[in-house]
Amino acid sequence: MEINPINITKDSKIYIAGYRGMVGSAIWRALSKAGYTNLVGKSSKELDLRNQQSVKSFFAEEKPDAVIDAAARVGGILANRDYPYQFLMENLQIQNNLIDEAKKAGVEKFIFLGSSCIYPKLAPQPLKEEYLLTGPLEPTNQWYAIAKIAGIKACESIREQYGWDYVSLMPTNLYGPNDNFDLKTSHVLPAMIRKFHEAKAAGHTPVTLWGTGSPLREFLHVDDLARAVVFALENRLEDHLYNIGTGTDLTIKALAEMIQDITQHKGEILWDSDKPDGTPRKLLDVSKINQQGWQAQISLEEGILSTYQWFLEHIEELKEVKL
Ligand SMILES: NC(=O)C1=CN([C@@H]2O[C@H](COP(=O)(O)OP(=O)(O)OC[C@H]3O[C@@H](n4cnc5c(N)ncnc54)[C@H](OP(=O)(O)O)[C@@H]3O)[C@@H](O)[C@H]2O)C=CC1
Ligand SMILES: C[C@H]1O[C@H](OP(=O)(O)OP(=O)(O)OC[C@H]2O[C@@H](n3cnc4c(=O)[nH]c(N)nc43)[C@H](O)[C@@H]2O)[C@@H](O)[C@@H](O)C1=O
Repeated sequence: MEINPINITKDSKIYIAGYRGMVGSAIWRALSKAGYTNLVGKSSKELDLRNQQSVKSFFAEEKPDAVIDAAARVGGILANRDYPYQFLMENLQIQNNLIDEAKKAGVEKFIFLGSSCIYPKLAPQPLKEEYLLTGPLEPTNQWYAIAKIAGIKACESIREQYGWDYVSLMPTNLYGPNDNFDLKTSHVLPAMIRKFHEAKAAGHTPVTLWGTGSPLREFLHVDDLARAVVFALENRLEDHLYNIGTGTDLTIKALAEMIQDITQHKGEILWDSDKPDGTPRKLLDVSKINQQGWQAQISLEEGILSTYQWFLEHIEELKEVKL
């Protein structure tokens, strides 16, 4: 289907759903830096995206030229495992309201954010976009993954049927400023920064990490992802689905040693094998987006160093995700 050209200019009205989150705030920063002057954001208190009527009224009032969906119920492996209802239902409600009301309001440019967990648990590595729906999902985050897959298909249906530029970006594990450092609900990288930092401050006490340390994960700095979103906003990508990552991964154990070194913690690392490892590996094949013209730029070492610096500067006001 030929995709209609959408002319996005610097004064186009761009709605960033979830603009206060780690990803949404990075996208807001990147768009502001690129000279966009008409950005719209609403907190979840101002606009609960689970409420279809509120979302309908928002679109009737704001009439954005483009929507970037960075709003979701997000969390690490334990939060996903322990709150299946919230991770499935809230994410379905949020994205379905945004996608459906944007379509009804005639918004012809929509960027949906999924995640690398949409791919089958044991798919060949690195993961290509065409491996979607070719096998069973990882049990711990199947709820979130099913919601994300539904979002991908909703955007694809509008692209196919109406020729509108609805595109889905699948980022790998993200980290950076404004991340969630709450130890119960966070992802591994911010959890390690906080655990090693606090253990060092307590006299280099042992740090207990989850699982065996043997799974492999890929990590992309959120500012690199934000550049990919701006790229997708300003270009009409050929396809509806793109992996966004660095194309390299490391073991959780190697990540721990890297963060232990950066935080200068000198104590022991203990592994709690009662906690789940999750997917053994989910390395993304990023050749499709690379061919379109986007490439990750921030190295893991440099990204962790700057994120640790941000953590130290914001340690008092760290946000906690209440589920
Ligand atoms: N973090 C990661 O490793 C990865 C994240 N992603 C995706 O990126 C996107 C953002 O993730 P991230 O920034 O990490 O998450 P955060 O938790 O940092 O931000 C999520 C945002 O969603 C908003 N939100 C949640 N529920 C509602 C609601 N009911 N109504 C309105 N707004 C709501 C929150 O708004 P408020 O702050 O106002 O409450 C918050 O700003 C998600 O789609 C996620 O799936 C994809 C891959 C990896
Ligand atoms: C982005 C991605 O993120 C999630 O999937 P995940 O990558 O498995 O999540 P994670 O970052 O929490 O764990 C990665 C690995 O790290 C190990 N690990 C060690 N010690 C800690 C620790 O202290 N905290 C956490 N959270 N993990 C730890 C942990 O046991 C696991 O082996 C889902 O949201 C999924 O839906 C998704 O989209």
